Amino acid sequence: MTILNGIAASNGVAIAKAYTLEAPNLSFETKKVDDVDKEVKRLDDALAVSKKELEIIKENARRSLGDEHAEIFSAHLLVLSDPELITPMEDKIKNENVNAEAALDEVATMFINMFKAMDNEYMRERAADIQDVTKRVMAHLLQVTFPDPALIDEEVVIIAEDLTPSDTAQLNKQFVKGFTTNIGGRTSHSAIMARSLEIPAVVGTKTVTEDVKDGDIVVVDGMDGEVIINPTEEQLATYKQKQVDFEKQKEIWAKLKNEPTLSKDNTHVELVANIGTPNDVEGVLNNGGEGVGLYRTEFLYMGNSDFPTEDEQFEAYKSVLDQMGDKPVVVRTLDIGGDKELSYLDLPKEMNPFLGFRAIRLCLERDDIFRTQLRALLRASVYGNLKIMFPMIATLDEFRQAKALLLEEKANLKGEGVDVSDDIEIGIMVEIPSTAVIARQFAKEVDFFSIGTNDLIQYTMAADRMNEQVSYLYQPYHPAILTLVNNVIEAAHAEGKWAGMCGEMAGDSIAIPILLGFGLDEFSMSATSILPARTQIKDLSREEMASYKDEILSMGTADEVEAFVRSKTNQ
Ligand SMILES: C=C(OP(=O)(O)O)C(=O)O
Ligand SMILES: [Mg+2]
Repeated sequence: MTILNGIAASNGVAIAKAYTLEAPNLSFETKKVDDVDKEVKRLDDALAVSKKELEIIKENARRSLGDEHAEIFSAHLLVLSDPELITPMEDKIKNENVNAEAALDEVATMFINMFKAMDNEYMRERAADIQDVTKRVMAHLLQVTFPDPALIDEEVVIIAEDLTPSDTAQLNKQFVKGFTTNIGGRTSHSAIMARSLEIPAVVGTKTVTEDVKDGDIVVVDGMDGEVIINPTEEQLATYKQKQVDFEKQKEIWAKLKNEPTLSKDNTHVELVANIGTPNDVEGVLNNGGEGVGLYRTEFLYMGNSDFPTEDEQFEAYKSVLDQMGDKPVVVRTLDIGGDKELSYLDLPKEMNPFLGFRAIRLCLERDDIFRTQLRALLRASVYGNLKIMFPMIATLDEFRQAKALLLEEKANLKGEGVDVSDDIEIGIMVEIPSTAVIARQFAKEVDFFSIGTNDLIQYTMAADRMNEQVSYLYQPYHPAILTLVNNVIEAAHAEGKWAGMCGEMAGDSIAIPILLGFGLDEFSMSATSILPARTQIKDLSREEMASYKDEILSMGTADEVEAFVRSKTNQ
């Protein structure tokens, strides 16, 4: 038995067999073969098995994530049936007497290099597709396991160095009971996705991939951030009980599902959810969300092999608005960059991607991409209560430019006779310290603020949100963070605007009383945090919390703040 400590990333307890997600060793030797027909058959068999697998994966992705996420696998399937690619491989075996591995590798590499060199985005994507598919076929030829989270068909806990957001998107909740990784933090996007999938997760264990072997029994305690490898009978019983207790707790929370969020002294605050795809809306409604406070639209781009078209985006936005009825839906425009990459957008490697060419910076430069999204949003606006916000705004100028493009596209659509709502609020994410500092100036021009603490904390504390070695600096209750947050809320209210928060801090049980006292209007969090937060707020007095504001803001450390809040709220 071994116990590892990591960062608690998603609530719940998972107990299952380990499934290690590792890149397989695909090295091979080029060999001469005598029986070329047998070798061609070996290649064809590997292609056929790969095809079968991809069809299953595509169907799983379609069922759990929707059509747009499944499309990438259609592109992969096309590669496997393309005679222009397969025939030269077969010819190579027949004419040069080489083994299937060598023929596959040489022909695929030639096409990949050729497509990559083309000044055409579509062809460069084909290169990425061929690369992906070749690995799968090669693994079959070499008879090594190709880890496929989407193909798992027994209950497992996934063990990985890290999970990309698109790996996470492929996980099938029915079988993947939890996951644990070496790296990552509570606000890395794999952790955020784990919470929307409601899968227990512990990230940042540093060594779990070294400590666990396939088939070990692993307990993932997503509440306390512990991973227990091959637990004793006694420990197993303890964690099974913890699972049962957690389910009971959820039943108690569920009683507030259809209640408004009212503090003890009857102040209403809005508890809304963060989502990544239209499929997440079900979880929002099941967890009593009063709206969507952050729709991260980049997942629509990430699950695709090409930019989603205006119509595809329109369908996704309309679907969310339709499902939410008249409840507010805040959609954030494309926030790509940082740990969110697009395989088909060839951007230069950067030294500091989190400080680089991302989000609104990229959208203002590539206004073709941006305008397509804005048009799709505007067309969808008549189907519900849409609000639009721009990510990573650092200057007033960026906001003005983004808003001007939005208004331009609105006028264009109206000119084309398309219906567009006239009541769309336009706001910004406050996640860059410069914007938090001059929130007063911004408040005169925006309709609302949504404070993105995941980034605001990393930029204020100069501590990478993904790096567990500096996670001790990632301090939501640091007086510097609280001062910025308070500044933003006061600035909004001085201009009669509302202020929300969509960073993970909004669902944190120590932060909630502080934010309630500061006067935050809207709390946007993982859907599963909504009912615990509503339960907590019911027992808090807004007036009492407000009376502690000055004292909290004058404290010197996050620890002092935490101890103070705990003492006042019995935590
Ligand atoms: C909500 C935020 O955005 P994201 O986590 O997508 O960067 C944030 O930065 O707080
Ligand atoms: Mg952010």
